[in-house]
Amino acid sequence: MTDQAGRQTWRVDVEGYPLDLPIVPINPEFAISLMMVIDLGVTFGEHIGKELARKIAPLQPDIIVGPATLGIPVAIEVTRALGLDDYVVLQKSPKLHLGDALVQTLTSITSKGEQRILLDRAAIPLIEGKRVVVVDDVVASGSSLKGALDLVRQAGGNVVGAGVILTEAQDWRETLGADAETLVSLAHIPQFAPGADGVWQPIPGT
Ligand SMILES: O=P(O)(O)OC[C@H]1O[C@H](OP(=O)(O)OP(=O)(O)O)[C@H](O)[C@@H]1O
Repeated sequence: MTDQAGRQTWRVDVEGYPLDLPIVPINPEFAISLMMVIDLGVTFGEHIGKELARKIAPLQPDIIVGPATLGIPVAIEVTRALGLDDYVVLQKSPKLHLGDALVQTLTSITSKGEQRILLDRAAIPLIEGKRVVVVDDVVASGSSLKGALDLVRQAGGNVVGAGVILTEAQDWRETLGADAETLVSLAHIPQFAPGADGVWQPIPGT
């Protein structure tokens, strides 16, 4: 199948909500399927919030933490579905008030180069000594989620789990180590290599 831009797509069933994700080349030999959660509307947001909340509720979190950018709508929807109010965003842009923020560095699969994630010191009381679940849209290499988990622990949070809409391939298992055991997700996507006919094919084992 192709989308309106003529890109080959990959169908994934997100707990009963089918999505056709465009396959986007990273280089001529390797491609990923891309889910832009901010382009999928409020019905999808409500759906993933409810479904992740159902899996996260038994962990009895006090607070949900989400890394910018695409982890923000996930954190908001999961917080709403759990009946909580506050949530914490880990920022990526170095805003003026974040001069003395807690910091971790990371490299994600989709964004080029090294990034920093920052926790505003004013948000530490929402995390310190609290049961924390970190959520994001996708985990692939696991670098972003690991950075977020490290930052929460640096702030004194008791990480009781993590949740993503999609797991992508398997690299995140090694990166996250023991935290991979407590990760909940709604669906899985493989990564892609070109077939003989030039059509992208899922890489076996991803
Ligand atoms: O497991 P990883 O290899 O780290 O990849 C997953 C991360 O990549 C994307 O974020 P990105 O860095 O593109 O930033 P964005 O959310 O600001 O788009 C996505 O939102 C995850 O946070």
